[in-house]
Amino acid sequence: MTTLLDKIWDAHVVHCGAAGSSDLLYVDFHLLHEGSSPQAFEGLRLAGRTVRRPDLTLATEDHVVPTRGLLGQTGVAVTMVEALRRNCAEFGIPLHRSGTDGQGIVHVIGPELGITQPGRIILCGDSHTSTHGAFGALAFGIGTSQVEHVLATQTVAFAKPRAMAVTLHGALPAGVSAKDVALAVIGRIGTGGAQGHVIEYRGPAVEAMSMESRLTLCNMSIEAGAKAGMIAPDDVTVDYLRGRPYAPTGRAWDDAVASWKSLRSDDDAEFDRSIDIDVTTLSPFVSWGTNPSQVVELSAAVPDPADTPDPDARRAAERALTYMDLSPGTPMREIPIDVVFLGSCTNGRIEDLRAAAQVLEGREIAPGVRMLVVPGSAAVMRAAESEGLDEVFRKAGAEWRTAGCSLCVAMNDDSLAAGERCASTSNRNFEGRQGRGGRTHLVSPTTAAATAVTGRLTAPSNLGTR
Ligand SMILES: CC(C)[C@H](C(=O)O)[C@@H](O)C(=O)O
Ligand code: SF4
Repeated sequence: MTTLLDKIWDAHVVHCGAAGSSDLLYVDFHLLHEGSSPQAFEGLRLAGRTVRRPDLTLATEDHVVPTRGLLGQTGVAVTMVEALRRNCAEFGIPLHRSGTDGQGIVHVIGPELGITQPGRIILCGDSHTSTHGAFGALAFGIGTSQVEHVLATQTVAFAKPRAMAVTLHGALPAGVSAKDVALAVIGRIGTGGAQGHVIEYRGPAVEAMSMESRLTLCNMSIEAGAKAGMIAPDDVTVDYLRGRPYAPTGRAWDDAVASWKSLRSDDDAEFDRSIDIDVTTLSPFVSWGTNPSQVVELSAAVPDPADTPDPDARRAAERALTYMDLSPGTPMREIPIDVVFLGSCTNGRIEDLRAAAQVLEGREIAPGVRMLVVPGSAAVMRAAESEGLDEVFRKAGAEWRTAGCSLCVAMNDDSLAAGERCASTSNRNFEGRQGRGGRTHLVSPTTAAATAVTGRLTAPSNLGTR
């Protein structure tokens, strides 16, 4: 009768609040980055508190770090990174510094290190913490005052969200990825479609996905307004975790696997909301507007706001088209692109790089197009280099960078110039997200690669022979 959400929730309640109010939950792991933690540490210091469980806390440098060369000597980025370094040293928190082996985007290194495990509650002062739910963890983003609370107590006060099932039926057609599915789901339910809910993705298409694709899917849950996304653990999850640095070993591993296997919604579990999607008919998706629900299939044209019955949605669409400098009826495939970004916590893992490299192998990117390839972590970078993917990207004319959030968010050296148009594998296409006046089209890694080749929004199936 219970959902996966119920099971994880119930196992973590330290103090049960009154109906409708918050419960106090135990937190299994707390991740930090330089972008959202400085005030929290300041709060601790002012109150004379320490960090309750530094051993269940880990920090990394990702948002502001340069992806070309080392951190400079001055500037906002240096101030932020130095603050994190001081805070971690003072409070005894392990830190994965930029330029070291374990560094990377917080949502990429958590899984890689084996910190992200089924059944855990994992928090981070970052909205895309939903990513970690791919392992059957309950993982959500928290605000700065909650970061301080977790640091001090290893607990969080939170009102239980409702449960929503998104069931993906059928098998994904060739050339359609988890990113396309995520965009299709958000396009269907809207940016507020899952508000107040935790989405559980289930069904044959989810079971067939690799761990990396599941991470992409859960990553985007927040863009549909969900608190978190999750997927019940199975053999794919267990195989991924085996042997990772933070994964249990020996007897403890066997016990963990046995308990993970019980972590699934009961067959008769009741969800507050359910939607079903048949993925067999999906094709690559791309965003045309300034929020992640403003998407169409790449084979379609820019929609006409006049066709939108709801007046608010119509005005939003008109405004988006003005910002994006697009006219209704223009085929998406005719839209020219200046920049291509392959990376981020959505699509900066090795599987994403492999898929894009396969498209680029033996091809060159179009003259005038700038393509940045930014691995999600130092480990992804090393893996890609050992497979020769960096060479494929360089040969095609792309820039091969070091790990970080990079062009996903204009908080570092990488940004779009005003008016530049970018095909981006990241998760947000808000106004100014990639730089003031910059225009973002959200796409999958293979669409990004094919777009770099033609200089227009393109799926690999539209490319000629090499
Ligand atoms: C800077 C950070 C707090 C922010 C987030 O919460 O998600 C960022 O990662 C983002 O993707 O917009
Ligand atoms: S890669 Fe982008 S979405 Fe992910 S944590 Fe960094 S800024 Fe946020």
